[in-house]
Amino acid sequence: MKDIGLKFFECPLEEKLQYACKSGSAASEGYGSRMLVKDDQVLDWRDYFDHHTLPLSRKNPCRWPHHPPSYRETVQKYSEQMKLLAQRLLTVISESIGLPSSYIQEVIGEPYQNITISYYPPCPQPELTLGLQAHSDMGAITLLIQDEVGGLQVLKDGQWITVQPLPDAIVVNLGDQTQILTNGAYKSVEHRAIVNALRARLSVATFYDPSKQTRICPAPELATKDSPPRYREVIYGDYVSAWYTKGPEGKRNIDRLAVDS
Ligand SMILES: O=C(O)CCC(=O)C(=O)O
Ligand SMILES: [Fe+2]
Repeated sequence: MKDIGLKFFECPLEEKLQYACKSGSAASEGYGSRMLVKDDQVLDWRDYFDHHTLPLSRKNPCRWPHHPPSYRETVQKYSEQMKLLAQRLLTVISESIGLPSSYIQEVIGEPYQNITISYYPPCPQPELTLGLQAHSDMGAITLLIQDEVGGLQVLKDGQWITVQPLPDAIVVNLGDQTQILTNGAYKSVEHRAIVNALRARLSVATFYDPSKQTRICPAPELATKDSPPRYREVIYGDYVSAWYTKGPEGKRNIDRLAVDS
């Protein structure tokens, strides 16, 4: 995936623009260069290509790059493997807190999977900007691979910690819906990407999310008298719309659903 991604981003701009995603529409498929659509926001120092891979009704490989020739098949195979891994991890998470093994997967129902390749060009003044602003992923679980350059940081105890790139490692980032479903037993991770002056960086994030109609609330088995629900119920599509309208600003979207907020 990293190889084909790099080959695409190294193409001339005119070629990349043939796959440009629709402007003005959040999370549309294709090549783009900003995460948010509002004009008054600081833009991320990032190019990306977003692929809609699941459910199959959303998948249209004609919209994916044609070069290198192995591009589409690679994305297809990777999508299948990442789906299996995400499901395995959600099973383990459910079991680890006493829920039936398929609990989270059943709530999510038919998964929505997007694969986003991010390319962060070298930045002459890296201290003035970010590759990707601080956020938590809005869905259930994200599986991320990165090249050896490094730049992903996670917020821990108020400090930004760089996730050292390891060859062949997959970084598991839990998303906000997993935090809600587990009533806070698992927390989504606040993260960002920094850039550097010398080297371009590439990462591939595979998001595994509910459909827009899905109702998400803390699992009733976990929200008891002694430990009441900590989050209000939300329809996932409403959560996504709010995220895109207001911006991520760290974890403010999930914080707004907290019962004591
Ligand atoms: O490039 C990275 O390491 C982070 C990407 C990311 O967080 C995202 O696409 O949501
Ligand atoms: Fe992210």
